[in-house]
Amino acid sequence: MYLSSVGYELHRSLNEKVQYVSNPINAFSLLRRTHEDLPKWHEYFKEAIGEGNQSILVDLVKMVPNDVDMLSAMHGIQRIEKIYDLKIDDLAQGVLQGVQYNVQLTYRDLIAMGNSMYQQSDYQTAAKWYRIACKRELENPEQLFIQILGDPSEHLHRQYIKSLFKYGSTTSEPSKSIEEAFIMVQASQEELDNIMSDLNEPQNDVEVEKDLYQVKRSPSNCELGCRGLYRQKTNLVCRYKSTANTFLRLAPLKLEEISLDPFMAMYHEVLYDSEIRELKGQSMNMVNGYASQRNGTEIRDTVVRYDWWSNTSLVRERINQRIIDMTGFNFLKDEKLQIANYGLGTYFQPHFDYSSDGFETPNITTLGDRLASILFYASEVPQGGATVFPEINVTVFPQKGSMLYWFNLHDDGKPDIRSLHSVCPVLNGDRWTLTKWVPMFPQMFSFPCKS
Ligand SMILES: O=C(O)CCC(=O)C(=O)O
Ligand SMILES: [Fe+2]
Repeated sequence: MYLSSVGYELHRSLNEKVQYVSNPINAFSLLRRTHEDLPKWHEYFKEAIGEGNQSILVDLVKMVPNDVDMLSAMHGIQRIEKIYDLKIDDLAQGVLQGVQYNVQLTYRDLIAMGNSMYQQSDYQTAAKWYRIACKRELENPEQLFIQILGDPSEHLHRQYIKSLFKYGSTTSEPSKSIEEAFIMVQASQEELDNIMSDLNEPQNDVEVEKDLYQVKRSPSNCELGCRGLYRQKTNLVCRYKSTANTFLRLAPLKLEEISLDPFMAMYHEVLYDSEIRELKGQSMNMVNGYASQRNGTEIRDTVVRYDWWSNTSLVRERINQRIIDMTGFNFLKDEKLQIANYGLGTYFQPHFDYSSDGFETPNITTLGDRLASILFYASEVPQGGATVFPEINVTVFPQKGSMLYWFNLHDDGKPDIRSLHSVCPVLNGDRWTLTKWVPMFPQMFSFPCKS
């Protein structure tokens, strides 16, 4: 009954499971349920039927996502809401950029998001989440689960009122509203119910909604890129590339120009499904990559999961050889590649791939800095997940099997700041990539300085 109340079907194939968690609403809801609700169900059953009779649940409870996982998921939802400018009402109903999915966030999911925003002192956004939770409460009081999961209703009402006042105090007279808020949230249950029924009056609710959504932040250039709002470049062509070497003469490749200055291009249909299956098979020990890697003190948002494909394999060597044939770059064909996977709301903040950006220290003493980056898209991403170059207003949406490459350095080896790039959060999908960085020194003779 519980699972059907949250729309969960038990019997799914692996593909269906991946598809299920590719939707951020499902992924978040599942994570929150297992983090917050499952231990409560465990307690309930322990009392009702005794611990010995529920070994499956005991094992499950040991594996529930921890606080950090929960925080990452909340940040993921927060990020997609902000970067894609999604209306929280839509997000709660399962609408992502105009696409309606057959899922919605639950009452308790909405409260968890409100609480998270409140803790971050973003009272405007907190009030938006709480407002929708209050509406949901009126539609579906969830009486059935209150005994087991607790009744958050009073907490929700007090938090909603506090957020509204605290937000109000930032837009109008500061101190008065805050004092009023504190008096109101300490009100008796009866007074609280009166305030709530006032707030829930349709005409008042419309006013509140207008108020909450009236102040908007202007989007950063990167955010515009993520939303696909840069002006299309018009002087670019798609062509078959067949002249550079014997390989290309025999097997011309579809090349799409992405930018002429600096030069960036994308090859299509150059990574095959069988290779993608193999690369996913190599990704059993993925580790978290974090935002703000250089600052150990702040909360480290998980941005990506990655692993190095370092096992020698025929497929890896074939891909390495293909890169050499396609690009003319020089490197050893048995070099490792990086496999990355971006799930719920994960992203990569704007950065440069060259070493002075300091994200990672490539082996620059022997091989030189990262001259170019080669990125294979190993999955379709139905929504979001673009690679954005905000300095040159270029957005590239992933296309499964395609390879994008760009230069990070000028001909003379100096950093080219136009190579600044970021990965937009995945809105809906499971984003896989395979990356190779091209070191500079081995290219000395194939890519000599022009001057
Ligand atoms: O996945 C992408 O689109 C880019 C990844 C990236 O920038 C990196 O790994 O350095
Ligand atoms: Fe990068």
